[in-house]
Amino acid sequence: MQPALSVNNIIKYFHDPETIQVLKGISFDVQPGEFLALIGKSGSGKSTLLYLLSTMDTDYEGTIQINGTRLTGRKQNELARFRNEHIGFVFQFHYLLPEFSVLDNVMLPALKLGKQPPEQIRKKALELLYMLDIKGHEDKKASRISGGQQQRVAIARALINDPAIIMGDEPTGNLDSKNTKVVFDIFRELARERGQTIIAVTHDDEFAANCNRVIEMVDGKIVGE
Ligand SMILES: Nc1ncnc2c1ncn2[C@@H]1O[C@H](COP(=O)(O)OP(=O)(O)OP(=O)(O)O)[C@@H](O)[C@H]1O
Repeated sequence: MQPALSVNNIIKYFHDPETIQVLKGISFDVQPGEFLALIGKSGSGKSTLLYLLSTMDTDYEGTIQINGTRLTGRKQNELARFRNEHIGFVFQFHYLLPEFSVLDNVMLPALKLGKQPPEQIRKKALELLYMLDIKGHEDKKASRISGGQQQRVAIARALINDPAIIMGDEPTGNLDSKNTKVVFDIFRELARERGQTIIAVTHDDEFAANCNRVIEMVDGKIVGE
């Protein structure tokens, strides 16, 4: 089976104020449908790695492939399109557009991609919102729903283009334990039922313990699974 993600010997430096090597030769593959937690102490390089995997930062050595497509060395506009089509992002803070409706927030990435007519996108966005239990709130402004609901709307937005990979940077970091479990269960179901690949940076030991794979980083290296 072709890996959903293939990372080969990633090395990353920051040069400000002095040069530090933050990632020191990171290699691993992730298979379709895996639900992977990336753990490690503060400063170990987790967010830096996720940012590279997300294709947002292109200043590194080594190679990154997603679904067989080599992303290293591509132009920014190609990467932006690839991201929108193949990667879904869920962050600690939802970054919804507060003045836009819940439904519009979910529809926007698909409207931008422009592969389907708006009516079809609307139908799909509503299906996702219902799946994530946000029925009845779709016409409200995103700022007028609860934190747990906002995070589920952010997940719906991440799913609208059927991404092969969903990347989360502390996706439950801002949620109480009840909503953390809700979000965890959604991710697990996406991995199990739809074969979507989930990679989540987390500080939550219980969250990590329940994933089907855990990678631990120490000082820019993978030390264990
Ligand atoms: N833009 C930057 N410029 C310089 N150094 C940076 C930059 N971003 C991160 N670093 C440094 O790189 C190292 C790794 O940071 P990173 O944010 O990846 O760690 P992390 O494991 O995600 O930490 P946390 O769990 O606290 O989020 C740290 O020493 C940090 O200070």
